[in-house]
Amino acid sequence: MTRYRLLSTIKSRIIFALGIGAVTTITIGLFGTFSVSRMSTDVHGMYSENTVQLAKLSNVTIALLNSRATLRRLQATRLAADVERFAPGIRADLDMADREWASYYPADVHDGRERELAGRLDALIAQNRRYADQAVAAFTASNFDAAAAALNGGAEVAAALTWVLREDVALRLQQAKAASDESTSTASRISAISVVLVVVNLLIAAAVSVAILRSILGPLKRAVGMANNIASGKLENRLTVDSRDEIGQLFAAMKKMERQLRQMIYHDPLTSLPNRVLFNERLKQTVAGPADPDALLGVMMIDMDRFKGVNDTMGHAAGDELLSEAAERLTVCIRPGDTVARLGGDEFAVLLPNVQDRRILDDIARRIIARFDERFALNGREVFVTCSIGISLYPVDSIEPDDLLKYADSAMYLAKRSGRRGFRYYSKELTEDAAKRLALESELRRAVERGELELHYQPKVSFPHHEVVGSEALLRWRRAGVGLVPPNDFIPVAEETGLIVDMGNWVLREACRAAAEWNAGGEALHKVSVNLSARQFESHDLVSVVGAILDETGCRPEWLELEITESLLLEEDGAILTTLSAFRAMGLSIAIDDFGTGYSSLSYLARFPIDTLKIDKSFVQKAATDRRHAELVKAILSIARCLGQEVVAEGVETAEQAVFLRQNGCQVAQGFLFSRPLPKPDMASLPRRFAPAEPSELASR
Ligand SMILES: Nc1nc2c(ncn2[C@@H]2O[C@@H]3COP(=O)(O)O[C@H]4[C@@H](O)[C@H](n5cnc6c(=O)[nH]c(N)nc65)O[C@@H]4COP(=O)(O)O[C@H]3[C@H]2O)c(=O)[nH]1
Repeated sequence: MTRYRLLSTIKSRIIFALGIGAVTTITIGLFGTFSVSRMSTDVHGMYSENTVQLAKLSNVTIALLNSRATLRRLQATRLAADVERFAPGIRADLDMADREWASYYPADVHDGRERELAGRLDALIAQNRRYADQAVAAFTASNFDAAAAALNGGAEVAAALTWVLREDVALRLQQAKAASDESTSTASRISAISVVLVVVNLLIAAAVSVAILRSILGPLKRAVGMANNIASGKLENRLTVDSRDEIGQLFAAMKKMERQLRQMIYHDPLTSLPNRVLFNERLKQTVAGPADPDALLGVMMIDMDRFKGVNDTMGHAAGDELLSEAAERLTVCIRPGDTVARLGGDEFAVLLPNVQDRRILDDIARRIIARFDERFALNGREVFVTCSIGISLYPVDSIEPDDLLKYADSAMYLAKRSGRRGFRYYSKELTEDAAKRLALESELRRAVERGELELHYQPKVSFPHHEVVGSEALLRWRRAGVGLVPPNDFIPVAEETGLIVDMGNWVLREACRAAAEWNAGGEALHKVSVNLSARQFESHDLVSVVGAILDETGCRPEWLELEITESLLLEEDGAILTTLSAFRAMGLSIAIDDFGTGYSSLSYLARFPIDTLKIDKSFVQKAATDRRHAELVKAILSIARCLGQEVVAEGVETAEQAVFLRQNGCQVAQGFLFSRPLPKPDMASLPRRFAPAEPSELASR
């Protein structure tokens, strides 16, 4: 721990290594300097001990020799003048010999041998001095015999002195050699220690370098491994780096990057829910994992009804808000351990493992639907968006994850087709249906090019004289090998796939051509009505497309009526109002189809530019026999009258129904009582006015 705190960065470790290098180098340097200085002190000592002492000894010797030589000269000349002249010199030599000896003697006595030689020399020098002093005194007194005797005594002392001096010099030389040998061996020791120190220094430097390299390279290798794993898409790495140094920081950053990448790859950025990739992985893991044999696994597909409308009309920001809110609502409906994912667009999925009872799934699905029933507040506006749910079960429907998803999707489409805002379970028949729908879809795509579409027209007659005032264009598909397919069998598929937009344009063009043809005579007006699908309103150029078709076919706007469904007006959406207002401004009339079957709010009748209400055939057909329905039809007629709208009764099959409608102020009727939808050529043979029909005539029409 301490090590990590002290050497927690690469920088500090390198500084530490350099510090160790510097300390060891300085140590070696100091050691060398100290050793050299010690050696120089030793050499200096040797010099002072031996050389200087020898010089003193030689000075003593020279002084003694000088004094003796001068004394001998005095003895040879025996002149008083010489005695007077040389006696001070002799004394001076002797004094100098004493001085030199005095400085020699105490300075350097090491051992017994030296002491012995020094003692002998000291005694001999003193003796010599005494003889020399006696001789000088004898010469001064001109007592030459006494002088000779003193000289002779001195000669013996000088001889002995010479021997002792030789011995002392030899001893000194021996000591000098020993000191020199000592210095040489010290130098060798220093050099050996220096070598050892250098080696130790190198070993320490190597050990520190290896430790530092290992502390860098190990984590660095793991960091590189981590980077490579991330680069190859492996985002569940167990590699770790504990250090807090620069590599540790790099590793921590890569871990963070890995987490963020995982978030990006496995989660939807808008809702933060798991995305399709993660959902599929979890589904596969759950299916592959140990399973409770009594438990089911549920897969739910959830699609928001009318999401596209919100997105297109209120903008993508509102669409995003809706999706985020939907994600939150879904999340609170599930159990802990379930997974909600956004698969894309408005498509959500829920993975529900360990379902002991199917009723649990029913409850969750109901809870989700109820949650979606609550209003969504987007940009300060209230929006109602329901949802449709499809459910598949493991292992009942399949044990394959892909199938489970596909089946839940099919069930979800079934829920949509069954009126939306509900849930459906997958069943085998759905797969067959789906296969049929797929075949239908691919054939339908080619139906327009192959010219397999036909328009039939069902006449509308006015009360009371049953004059033909217009017709409704109804699409048919003459499918190869099948025959005439009614629109209810293929229009839902065309709407789901978006094919309805091209088909609708084809219908508009054909209907406009027919209207232009039938109104060419200019006698009585024949208004052709065309059904428009909600999907056609989603394309933003609908108004210009209709305008272009009118121009192209020569159809005047007053010859065309556009039929829309009530549900389109429930969108509460400015774009629909704008489009309808544009149609109104062009001179087209707008009719509400299947009026009464939609939702209860009637306020749209005042808000939208509506010319005609088409009472749904279910009301019309029951009105003649059921009092309540009769009252409803009367109420609709009354509302339309108040709002200045025309009413067309659909599905009139009996004379009683026609009479009831006429008596209650309905202006126009349409139904098998007068005519079934007819191919265009047959329209030419229609009578201008239908005779009031008797019920018995119905079968023949
Ligand atoms: N039982 C009974 N039925 C009667 C009677 N009189 C008319 N009908 C049928 O009622 C439907 C009236 O059309 P719709 O309500 O607009 O309902 C239409 C309309 O919603 C849709 N549709 C038809 N053609 C087109 C089209 O070109 N575009 C779009 N978007 N939808 C179309 O398909 C629906 C069904 O069309 P069809 O099968 O042609 O069915 C027609 C017509 O044949 C009657 O007396 N008794």
